[in-house]
Amino acid sequence: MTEPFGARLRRSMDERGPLCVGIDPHASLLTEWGLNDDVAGLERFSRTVVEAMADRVAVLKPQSAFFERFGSRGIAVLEKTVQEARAAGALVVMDAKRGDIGSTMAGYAEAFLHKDAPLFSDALTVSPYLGYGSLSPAVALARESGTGLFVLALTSNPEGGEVQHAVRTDGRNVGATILGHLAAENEGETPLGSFGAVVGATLGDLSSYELDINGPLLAPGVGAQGATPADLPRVFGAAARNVVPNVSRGVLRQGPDVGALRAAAERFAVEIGDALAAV
Ligand SMILES: O=C(O)c1cc(=O)[nH]c(=O)n1[C@@H]1O[C@H](COP(=O)(O)O)[C@@H](O)[C@H]1O
Repeated sequence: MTEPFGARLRRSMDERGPLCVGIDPHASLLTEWGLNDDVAGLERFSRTVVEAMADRVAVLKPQSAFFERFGSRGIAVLEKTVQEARAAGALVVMDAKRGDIGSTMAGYAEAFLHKDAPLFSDALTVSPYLGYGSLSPAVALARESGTGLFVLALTSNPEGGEVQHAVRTDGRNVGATILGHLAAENEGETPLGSFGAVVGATLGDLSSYELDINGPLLAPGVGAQGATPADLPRVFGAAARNVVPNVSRGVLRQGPDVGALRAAAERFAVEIGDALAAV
């Protein structure tokens, strides 16, 4: 049986540090790198990030939208990117933020989490806003295939609060409810459950939330969105030991030179390590 995602992630974080670098081929970044905004540019960009990062960071997170933009040829590049990154030792979190009614969610889960799928990834970002229970086919397949999910709980963007901070009739807000579902999913798992939450590093003090879900916390927002590694202990408290901070543009803007990309990731990794040492 495949080792569960949570166990594989814990080991990789311990060996390589917790940094996740995003593969976000924005049109503007392709231009900054001197590439054309076309499939060849997309391929060169993604290859370069994989070459620079996959043998050293714990997690790479390709942002599907920037590949889908080019249709089937973009998806072909995404397939290769995922496969090459995994072959070089990184765990791949596919950032496709899928969410649908249960019967269709099963299809999305097959597309990314079935071991024979061309886009098979170690984990997938999903949206619980059709109801957490709508994700159950993805939870079931992830358990079977040793993969994981990152469920949007408290997102890094300022608009997220209108949904996620909404208070339910039981007095709990929506984001806290999602965290509660994930804690239940991960109960008893060692060393770490496979069902993570997305919690923005930009959100300030989250001490009113139960962030200890016995699963990973993907924390986007470091770098371009204004959060810094030094914010992590303040935002996450003791749960910071399970945080996987994501940096996309903050690293990618240093390309296309492989050495410069590595140096930028290393700077973030060192700052993150220093910030989390005290937790
Ligand atoms: O699920 C995500 O990864 C995600 C959730 C969230 O709340 N906020 C967020 O920024 N992200 C993603 O994380 C990446 C952040 O990129 P940068 O702002 O360039 O570092 C993008 O790919 C976003 O889509």
